[in-house]
Amino acid sequence: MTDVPYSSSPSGVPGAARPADSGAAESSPAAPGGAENLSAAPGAAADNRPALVLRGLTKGFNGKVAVNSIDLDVPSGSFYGLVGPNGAGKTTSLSMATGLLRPDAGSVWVHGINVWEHQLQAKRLMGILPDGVRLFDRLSGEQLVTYAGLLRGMDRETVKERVRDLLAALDLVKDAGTLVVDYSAGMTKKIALASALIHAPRVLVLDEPFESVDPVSAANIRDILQSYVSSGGTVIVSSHVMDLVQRMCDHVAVIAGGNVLAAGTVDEVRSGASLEDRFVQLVGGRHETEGLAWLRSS
Ligand SMILES: Nc1ncnc2c1ncn2[C@@H]1O[C@H](COP(=O)(O)OP(=O)(O)OP(=O)(O)O)[C@@H](O)[C@H]1O
Repeated sequence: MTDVPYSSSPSGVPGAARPADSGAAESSPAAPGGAENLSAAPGAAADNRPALVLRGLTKGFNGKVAVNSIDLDVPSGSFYGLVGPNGAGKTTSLSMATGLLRPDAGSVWVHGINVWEHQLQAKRLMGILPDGVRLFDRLSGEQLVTYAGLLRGMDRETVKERVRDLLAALDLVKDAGTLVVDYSAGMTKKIALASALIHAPRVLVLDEPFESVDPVSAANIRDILQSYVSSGGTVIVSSHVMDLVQRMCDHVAVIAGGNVLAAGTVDEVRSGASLEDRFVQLVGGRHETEGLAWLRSS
């Protein structure tokens, strides 16, 4: 149940200009059946389309429901946080929303394009940092990001320039020639992020982008994402760090047990409390620790 009334109006959200070279799919005619599909998308008014719309998204594993018919509207130009306890269904939801995991039921639209009916067009609009997906780790960091750009159909010269810029922005220049298999967890996260950014997508979906990343790199990544959002891009991040989400995001959804418990602007959801306190209140699960008396040294 969503306990904060949520409007898909992007009020208070940074402007509508978009990152430089993205959006080809939206300006070109939709794939066969696409026009019909676009007009059917919830909130699909031409200039006011949410960046991402989930309706009735459902997934079960081995007879157990992981995501229970969730609805979500991510306004265009928003910095949207997705928070929830371990096993809440965040990764499963984001995987379905980005075309990586087929839903049992429900639909997803990215800027009005049905992700599962028009995968190529939809994926052109998205940059994805998935959780735990294997990279081509026998490539060097530089080769991996270059490959991601070429795979997106970009010309070699642009790819070269952007790879250089991204490696510098993410402090990976000196490790550019190192094989990804030899990267640390944080370096792997950063090179995967660079691969997600290279084609300047309209929507970035990042599963735990700050996990294992050192504080300086995390601050650099935050700057990159903030400036991306202020130029009109949309970022969706999942995170367990409430303080970070409260400072960085303008919208947030709390999910637990595969359900959306609250969604809206960060101020609406936290309703005067800190996001962390509100999260604990919504999700519950705090325990007394008497049972671990043996762990105390005295
Ligand atoms: N491939 C899978 N096979 C079986 N069960 C799965 C699979 N993927 C996820 N699940 C189950 O679905 C539920 C939701 O998992 P999910 O990874 O989406 O949670 P999460 O919110 O991302 O958790 P965390 O914060 O720990 O990363 C969990 O109960 C998990 O055990």
